Amino acid sequence: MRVPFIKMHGLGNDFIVLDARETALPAIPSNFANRLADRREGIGCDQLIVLEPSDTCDFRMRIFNSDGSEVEACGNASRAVALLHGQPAKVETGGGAITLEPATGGASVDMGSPKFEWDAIPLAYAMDTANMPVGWDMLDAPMAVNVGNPHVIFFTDDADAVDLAAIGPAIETDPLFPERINVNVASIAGDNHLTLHVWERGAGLTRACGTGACATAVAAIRKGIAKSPVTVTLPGGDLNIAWEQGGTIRMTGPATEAFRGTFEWDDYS
Ligand SMILES: N[C@@H](CCC[C@H](N)C(=O)O)C(=O)O
Repeated sequence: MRVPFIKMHGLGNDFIVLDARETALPAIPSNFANRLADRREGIGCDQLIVLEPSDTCDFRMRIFNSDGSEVEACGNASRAVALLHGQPAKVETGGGAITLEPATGGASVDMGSPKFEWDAIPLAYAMDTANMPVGWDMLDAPMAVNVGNPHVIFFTDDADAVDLAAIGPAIETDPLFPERINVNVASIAGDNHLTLHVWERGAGLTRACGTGACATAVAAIRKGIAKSPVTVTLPGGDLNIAWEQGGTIRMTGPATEAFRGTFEWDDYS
């Protein structure tokens, strides 16, 4: 069976999108996402996105990391899907309902409310998620925020100087994080402006992470080192994140369709 796909990206965080809203696909087999995501033997991507019908929202967005794991949220893919859909929509995700609003060259997305309770991150045991008494090498005293998916955030003097490829895997898989974790390293770039690098759970270093930008901006506002709206500069470019205490997070930024094609389902299942 030949299956159409759309290759998209948000600030260089790239996706294969399968649109099964009108024509159903077979169940997604295990290993399917990591085989498709392989940059030498597959199409290549950071995340596989599958759109399906929803009973509660306009449609459902499923997210698979390049290691094959199915996860709850993806900020950059939300903007890409908004561009693809072309009109406002409420979308069911594993992390809760989000609201898409396409804009010229990208989208604005209401990502829902952040969670700060230790067991909502989740962490393995109780602690203050605004000042965690833990550390790995030169990184310590992080914050943790769940924005649909779990994030730990380290503020450092120079985020560009941290070898996240070396330290990210150990933090991602530390037993403190029973569902693993996305690892964010940020520094202050100016007034309400952060520099951010992200080691993504299940995908490694990416050029941008939308939920990472949301979690880091929220953490910075909570810590009192930035005020909303916050500009977050990632290796792939800038996102604008707005959040007030008690409210939902609004993420605004670009999204791009790269190309379309088809692949043979059986070659990857
Ligand atoms: N790239 C995404 C996040 C994708 C999921 C993440 N790796 C996880 O496992 O939670 C984004 O733009 O938010």
